[in-house]
Amino acid sequence: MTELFGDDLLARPRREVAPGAVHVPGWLTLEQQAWIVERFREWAAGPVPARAARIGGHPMSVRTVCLGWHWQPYRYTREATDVNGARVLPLPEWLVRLGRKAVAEAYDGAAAAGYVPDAALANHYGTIGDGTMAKMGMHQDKDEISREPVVSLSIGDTCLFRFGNTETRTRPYTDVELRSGDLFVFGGPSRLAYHGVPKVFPGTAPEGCGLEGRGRINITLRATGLDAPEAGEDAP
Ligand SMILES: O=C(O)CCC(=O)C(=O)O
Ligand SMILES: [Fe+2]
Repeated sequence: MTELFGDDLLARPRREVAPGAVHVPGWLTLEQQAWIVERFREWAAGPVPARAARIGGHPMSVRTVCLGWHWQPYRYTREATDVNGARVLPLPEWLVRLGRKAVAEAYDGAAAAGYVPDAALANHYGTIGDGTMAKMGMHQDKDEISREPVVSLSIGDTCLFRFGNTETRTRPYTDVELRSGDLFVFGGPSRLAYHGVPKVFPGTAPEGCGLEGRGRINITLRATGLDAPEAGEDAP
C-alpha cells in the first residue's frame, strides 16, 4: 500500500551519484514496467534469441538480447554473427522516445533534444546453475563511438549497482540500490565510468511489475555513433 502511493520514494530521493550520473528512483509506473516485460519476452523469442555473450571464452551469467545493433564483446554489428547470424530487430520508436524523456528527466530538455539512441541491450538476470543470481563484473561501456549518455531502466528484482570512476575497476565507487522502475543515466564526465552489478536480491520484485519471481531485467539505451544505413540499403 505504501508503494502504491510512492511513499518509498520519500526515503529514496533522486541523486547525482557522480558528475553526470543521475539516479531517478521509481521513474516507470508498474503498468509501464509490466508492458516492457511483455515486449522483452517478444524480443527474446527472436529472430536473435537472448543469449549469454562470451567474454574470453567464458559465458556471462546474464542473458542479453539486442535491438538496433547487436553487441558482442567488443563491437556492434547488425547481424548476430556470434549467435545465429540473423539481423537484430530494429530499435522501436517508443524506446527512442523513452530514452529522450529519460535524458530530459536526468539532465534537461536541451540535453534530450539531440539524443537519438540507436541500440538497446536488454539483459536478464536470472538464477544460474549454482542457484545464485546472475551478476555483472565492473566494466566500461566503451564500444560506442558516440559519447552520448547511457540510459538504464531496471525492472524486477532489486540489485546492488556499483558505480565507480573512469580510471580503475576499484574504489572510489558508490553502491546504489536499483529497484524495479528506477532510471539511471550516465553521461558527461561519468560516461566511461566503470560500473557493475555485484548482486541481485531474489524475490524482491514488486507485485505487478510483470517479473515477480523471475529475476531482473535491465535495458540500456545507447547511441553507437555507427552509420545509420539509408532506407532499403543493406547494413555493413
Ligand atoms: O544491469 C545493469 O544495471 C547494468 C547493465 C550494464 O552495465 C550493461 O549492460 O552494460
Ligand atoms: Fe554497462
